[in-house]
Amino acid sequence: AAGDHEAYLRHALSLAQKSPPKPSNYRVGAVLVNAATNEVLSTGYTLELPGNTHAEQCCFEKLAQQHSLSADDVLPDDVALYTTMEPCSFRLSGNLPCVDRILQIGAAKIRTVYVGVYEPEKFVSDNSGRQKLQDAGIAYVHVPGLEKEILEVATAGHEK
Ligand SMILES: Nc1nc(=O)c(N)c(NC[C@H](O)[C@H](O)[C@H](O)COP(=O)(O)O)[nH]1
Ligand SMILES: [Zn+2]
Repeated sequence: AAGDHEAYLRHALSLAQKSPPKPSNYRVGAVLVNAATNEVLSTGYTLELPGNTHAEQCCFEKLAQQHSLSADDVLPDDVALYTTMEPCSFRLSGNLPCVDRILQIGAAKIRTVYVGVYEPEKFVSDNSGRQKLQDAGIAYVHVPGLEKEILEVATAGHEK
């Protein structure tokens, strides 16, 4: 139900607030949910794991670490990814974008991606993630209402 979507995004936003502010990225939170049971499978926030890690990336890596398997071996077949900011399609650092990580896991597992905001133009001006995910058969849903709060948290490390 729509109310649940906002609740999961608010959970993700509370995770984003744990991220150490940096001028070169956004503070993002993400939650992986078993859409059939509403069970939270994994959570993540930007820089949670060592290295220059993204929130979505941390969700997957934590899951894989817990089971010493790859995320796609562990996930059930009806997963929803909630992320406060849409998954990146390109990273200025050159690291693997999260859209590609989602595509590696595949549409048979991750059925829907729910995003709180689209990526602002600051670092990457034309995030192509939505198109790539939809082309792969993954539903992409913008959940409105939290934009202001999400962007305030996301850009806390940026010069004012
Ligand atoms: N969805 C999302 N989750 C994150 O956890 C995060 N930090 C970003 N940020 C997107 C932005 O485009 C990249 O942070 C910059 O392109 C710099 O790239 P790096 O992060 O240094 O690889 N986007
Ligand atoms: Zn990313």
